[in-house]
Amino acid sequence: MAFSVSHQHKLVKTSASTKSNVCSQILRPSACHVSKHLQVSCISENSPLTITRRSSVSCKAVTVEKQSAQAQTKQQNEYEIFTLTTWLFKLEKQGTINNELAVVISSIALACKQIASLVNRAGISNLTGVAGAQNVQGEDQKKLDVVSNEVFKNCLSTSGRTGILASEEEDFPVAVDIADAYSGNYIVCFDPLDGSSNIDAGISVGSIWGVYEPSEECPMDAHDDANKLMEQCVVNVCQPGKDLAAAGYCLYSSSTIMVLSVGTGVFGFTLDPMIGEFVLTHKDVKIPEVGKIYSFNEGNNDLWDESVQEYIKSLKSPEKWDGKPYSSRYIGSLVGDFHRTLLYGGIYGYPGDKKNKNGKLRLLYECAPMSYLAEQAGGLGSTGTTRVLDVVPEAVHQRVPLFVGSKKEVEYLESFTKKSK
Ligand SMILES: O=P(O)(O)OC[C@H]1O[C@](O)(COP(=O)(O)O)[C@@H](O)[C@@H]1O
Repeated sequence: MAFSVSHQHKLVKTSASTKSNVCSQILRPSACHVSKHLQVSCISENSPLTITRRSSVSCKAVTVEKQSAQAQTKQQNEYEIFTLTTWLFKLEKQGTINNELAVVISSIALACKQIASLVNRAGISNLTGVAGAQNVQGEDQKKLDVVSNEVFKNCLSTSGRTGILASEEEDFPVAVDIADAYSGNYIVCFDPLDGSSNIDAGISVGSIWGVYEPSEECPMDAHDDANKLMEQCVVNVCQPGKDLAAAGYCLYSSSTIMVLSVGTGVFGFTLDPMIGEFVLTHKDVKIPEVGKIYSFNEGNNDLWDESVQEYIKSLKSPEKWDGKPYSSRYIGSLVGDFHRTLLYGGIYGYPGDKKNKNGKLRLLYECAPMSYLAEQAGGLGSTGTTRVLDVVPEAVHQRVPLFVGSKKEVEYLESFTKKSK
């Protein structure tokens, strides 16, 4: 017996060949064997057609209503996007973070969006070249170093959730007007524009940041005199990386990607220029345990400690690696080199050397945030002898050697550097 559905929703007898058509129109393709045991009922012209199972036939009964609901949800899903804001809200609802931290991270995202457009248009808006001043590290500040620093400070201080800001471009930590801060008092350490030596060549650069809770040992007291206040700021800023409440970076490259962690794994959000929102693109990133890519500025090789030279030499010996030595990749921008290492595996290193025993990179706003992310992704961050996150800073702009990346690669490096100590 065969069926067809007419506009009047009543069943009429038809030829065998249309049997399957009828089924597929009404029922899902996978349930395409229909038997005479189906019951078709419809209450009125406007009510949906319902086909119910008369007995144990293989096809699942579905209501047209359900279908349209499914279609609706599918359409909704298609347009539903998971943004950084949605992610923060979800974490807040779960109690993983509090509203204050969510607001601080949102204000950092706002700063990064602004810097992304400034970097993109640097050549057009005469923002390439030097600013004509040096920062506390004795580096010639790029115009975009100065502008990015202002952007970060503005976004963070106007968030109403920060108490102290420590920047690569500021000699001393900046106390946000704590008297009027009505909640939060988070401490943010940041490198507003890392790898800025690459700016004028249009090569990838980034911003790096770490957020700390206020130190219980040294509460900030707005009534103290300026010197006392500065002391309190420095003490509050100089916290070990293991106490980070959140850390991240934003890569300004072929796309703008914000990668961060609040202690529940590493997530990446790509800026969609069409809607100006960071959209979730990298969920719970895990750094590969091994990776045959090393990222060192080998130009300094002869200045390095012998143990590091031995280590680099071992990576290049084909015999040691079944005829396939490690590949060398070095952009000269920590954010770019770290981002590749996070996704592909391998190791990034900036060792100390005969000139600078502790290398070039700053603990608070470069090494600690990157090591925090590496550990959250299953990797490691080492000074060669110590876990970076255990190092207690003695000064705001303190430098430490950095070796960060895949767990097995950093352990292999340490097998050389720990031996020589
Ligand atoms: O040119 P070098 O000595 O290899 O140093 C490059 C490293 O220095 C940095 O540019 C330091 O950062 P800044 O640009 O913030 O000073 C890193 O991004 C990069 O990995």
